[in-house]
Amino acid sequence: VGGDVTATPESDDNEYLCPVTIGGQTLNLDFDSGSSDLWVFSTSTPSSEQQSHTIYNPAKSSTFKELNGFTWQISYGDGSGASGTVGTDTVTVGGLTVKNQAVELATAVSSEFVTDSANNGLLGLAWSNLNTVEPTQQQTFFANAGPQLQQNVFTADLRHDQPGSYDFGFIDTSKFQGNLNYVPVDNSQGFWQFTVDGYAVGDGATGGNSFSAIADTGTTLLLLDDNIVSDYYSQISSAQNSNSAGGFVFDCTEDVPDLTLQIGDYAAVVPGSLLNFSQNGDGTCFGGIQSDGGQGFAILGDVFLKAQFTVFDQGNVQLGFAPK
Ligand SMILES: Cc1ccc(-c2noc([C@H]3C[C@@H](O)CN3)n2)cc1F
Repeated sequence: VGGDVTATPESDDNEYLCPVTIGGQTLNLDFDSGSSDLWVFSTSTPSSEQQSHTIYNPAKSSTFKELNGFTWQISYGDGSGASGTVGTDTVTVGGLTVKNQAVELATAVSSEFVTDSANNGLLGLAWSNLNTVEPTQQQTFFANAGPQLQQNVFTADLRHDQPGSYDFGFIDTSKFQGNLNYVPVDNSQGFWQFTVDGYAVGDGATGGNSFSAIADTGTTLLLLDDNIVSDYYSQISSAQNSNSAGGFVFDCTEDVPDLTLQIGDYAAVVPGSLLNFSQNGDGTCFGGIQSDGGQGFAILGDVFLKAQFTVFDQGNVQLGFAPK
């Protein structure tokens, strides 16, 4: 048994939304391999915050069950967050069904979610030890689905300005080139965390120290240590760190170099075309590489994942990468 679901990019590839059916009601959710709560806009969300969102109404689901007294509260890397109550329902993603899945109903959401009208909640795909439900932590959709999957994996094939896909339970070899390159994962912090052994800018030599990184489908950009960020942008003559733009920008006419991340024997190339992320409207462009804010590990978000077919292997606690 498996599932294949389309991942549709919002404008500027800011996030990728996938249809999820909960108790017979379909909402578009943001699949996030950097968190472990499945939460939705619902009839419990204040009407002033519901705005033009699609909401889940548990009263209309014959399979919804309240988990009385259970609560959740989550905050995301950008400072946004949400909180609420909990129940269970039947959840289907791309034909793969999990019964009695914890579904978290938002009773409060931060302004970033209120204004992001296409996003009706998140489906967490990190490890269940990151789930925020109290008093009893809940399992993710992927953890619950694991036993019924032919292969205990999900894969991400995210694309620039076009629909991609997530597959659950199988590896579609038509979606990548060559062989998969696997790296061990340290899931002790709940992330898909692994070691990057070095980096190269453009066609320069591979160097630098090894560093920890997480594969995070819910982060838009490629967030790296400040030293690597400075080294990269030293190769773009007009690059500057702009407070008003919120990060490194450069003239849109510039030739933007590739970045290669050495992961074991695998050289993961992120093409310059993906590293010229968006236009600021004044002739400058915003870089796809930005600072990780000094948090001690790199966040390989969608800018990286658009360049690699990625296997999130729950059974063997490893990640697999291949070029597309
Ligand atoms: C409005 C909004 C804000 C944040 C996020 C968001 N989703 O995943 C993540 C990253 C950061 C880390 O927290 C886990 N993965 N951030 C999504 C939103 F739609």
